[in-house]
Amino acid sequence: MTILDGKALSNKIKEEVKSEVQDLQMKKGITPGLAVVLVGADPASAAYVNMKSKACKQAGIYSIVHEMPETISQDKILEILAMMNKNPNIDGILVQLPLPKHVDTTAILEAIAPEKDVDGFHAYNTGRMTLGLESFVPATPYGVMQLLKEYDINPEGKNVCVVGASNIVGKPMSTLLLNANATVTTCHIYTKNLKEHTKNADIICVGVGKVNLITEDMVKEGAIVVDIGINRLENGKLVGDVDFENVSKKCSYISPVPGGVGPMTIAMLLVNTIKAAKLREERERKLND
Ligand SMILES: Nc1nc(=O)c2c([nH]1)NC[C@@H]1CN(c3ccc(C(=O)N[C@@H](CCC(=O)O)C(=O)O)cc3)C=[N+]21
Repeated sequence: MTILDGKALSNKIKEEVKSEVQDLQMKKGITPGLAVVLVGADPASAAYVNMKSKACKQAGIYSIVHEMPETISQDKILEILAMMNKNPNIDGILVQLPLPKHVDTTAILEAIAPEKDVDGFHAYNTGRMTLGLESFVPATPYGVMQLLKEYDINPEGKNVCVVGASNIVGKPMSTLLLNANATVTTCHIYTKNLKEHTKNADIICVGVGKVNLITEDMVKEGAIVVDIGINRLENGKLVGDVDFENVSKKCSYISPVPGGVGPMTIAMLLVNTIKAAKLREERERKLND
């Protein structure tokens, strides 16, 4: 059994991003910039946002966090996004999810300029990604694809079971795997017999938020298991959706939590941010020609 070491790969990618940022500064005179919008005071969200800013700083990416109270109106958030869309120092905009209940998440995500949508959550980028066209790809499933690649795991022709069908993880995960020529089964809360599907899979990608959802009896011998779940136990310990101790004995590769997909998410956000900066520079150059 081999551990899919997302921590190690993310460090490698972050180093590459850092040197690319230096290159962009030297050769093109631009500094990539990321704006993060944080609404409310959820400690988990605040912690993620901190990790993102820290990673930006280490890579030489300019970042600002725009914090807003829980009670802020949807219109006010839209107003701030409109300003960020126009701000030439901001290449990427990320609205930390989840948003408070009174806010329409789709309306907010659709208000981000598609060329600054480094989360890849806008319908424009979702559509382009689905068509296999150049687009921003959501950082978590993008990170999973990079992690598989690093270990020479090619999903082509494999039976892949994606468990979870959220707009930010499961759906884009299934799309990327389908585009990589996998035979994809997407399972969700309405799935009748989950085990029937997971047991048949060469690769299982699970991101649901349920402790021990995937147990060893649900996994084929030698399968590859990617754990995208995040669960905080009462004792403060962070675990995924997979019963790691028992499942790891049965599979060929498994990603741990922590140290698996999580760090890859941050690394791919940085990759998307410098991509946005490069695209901006190209657009500006064309205009000046
Ligand atoms: N607009 C938006 N974009 C996101 O990408 C987004 C979001 N909203 N909302 C919340 C989720 C969650 N997310 C994670 C990022 C890093 C780790 C990560 O680095 N985890 C570490 C552990 C960190 C710890 O110890 O808490 C690990 O798994 O090793 C996890 C989860 C990004 N998200």
